[in-house]
Amino acid sequence: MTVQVRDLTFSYGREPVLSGVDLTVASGEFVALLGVNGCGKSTLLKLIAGLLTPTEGVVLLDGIPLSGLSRRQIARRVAVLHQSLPPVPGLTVEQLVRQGRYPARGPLGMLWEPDADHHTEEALDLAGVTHLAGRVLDTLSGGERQRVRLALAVAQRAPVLLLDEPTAHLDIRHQLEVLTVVRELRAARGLTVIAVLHEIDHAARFAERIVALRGGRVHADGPPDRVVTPRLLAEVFGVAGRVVMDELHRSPRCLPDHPVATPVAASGGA
Ligand SMILES: Nc1ncnc2c1ncn2[C@@H]1O[C@H](COP(=O)(O)OP(=O)(O)OP(=O)(O)O)[C@@H](O)[C@H]1O
Repeated sequence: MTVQVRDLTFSYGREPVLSGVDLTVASGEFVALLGVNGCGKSTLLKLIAGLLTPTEGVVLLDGIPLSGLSRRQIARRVAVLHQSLPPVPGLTVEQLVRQGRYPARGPLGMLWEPDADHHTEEALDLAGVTHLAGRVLDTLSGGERQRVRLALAVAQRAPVLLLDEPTAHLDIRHQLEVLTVVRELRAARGLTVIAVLHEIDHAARFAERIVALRGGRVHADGPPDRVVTPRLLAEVFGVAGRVVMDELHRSPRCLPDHPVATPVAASGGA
């Protein structure tokens, strides 16, 4: 499913967080969104998921504006891995992940779904949390909760997968596992993936395209070996550093050195 963002502007208050953002992500593409804290990455994902309404501009899924789709229709098309889990006391991992199937069921979620067990088990397995199925959410570690968030998003089986910092709280092994699962899912199911990542090396290795935001706009957009440069480190992150090629994975790797300037977090000073 193709995601198109056209001339998108959004403000929470007076100052726009995003202004005039244009972005087209083709069906089956894996795009990493980069940028400094507070530059609007999560906001952009929320706008694509229809959780926020643009001040100006439009988001289209396969050419259909989000405004023409119901909440359930959007949820069948777009799954989101959020930065947090819903605070429902006493809820177990399995109960939560089963809820990921909600958009696939009938009106009010009342209709029986024959494959619900299979899809729930598959999502738990893919995210590596089958052993946590009976655990209550509040008792999980940060990394365990993170993988449950992935299971919840995967269970939805939507053609567009939006991931907001999917590797936060994870040790290095689990970071690689999660990104590998996402890459494999994308290949197996033809998913369109947009992931906010802070680890530039991971973005360069796992995504086929990098979009860097700065000042509320798209500052750089292209394949990792073209976008990840010392100039990007300086202009987007305010860091002096080198970039070398990892020949094994054929992807650029950053060697950040020191801060050089304060990068621009929101619009108005780009
Ligand atoms: N609900 C809200 N109300 C008001 N301002 C908000 C709200 N949510 C986010 N903001 C502000 O909008 C800006 C963009 O926030 P956003 O969460 O999209 O940034 P981000 O790039 O995802 O940041 P991070 O890398 O720190 O997660 C920030 O300045 C933030 O403080």
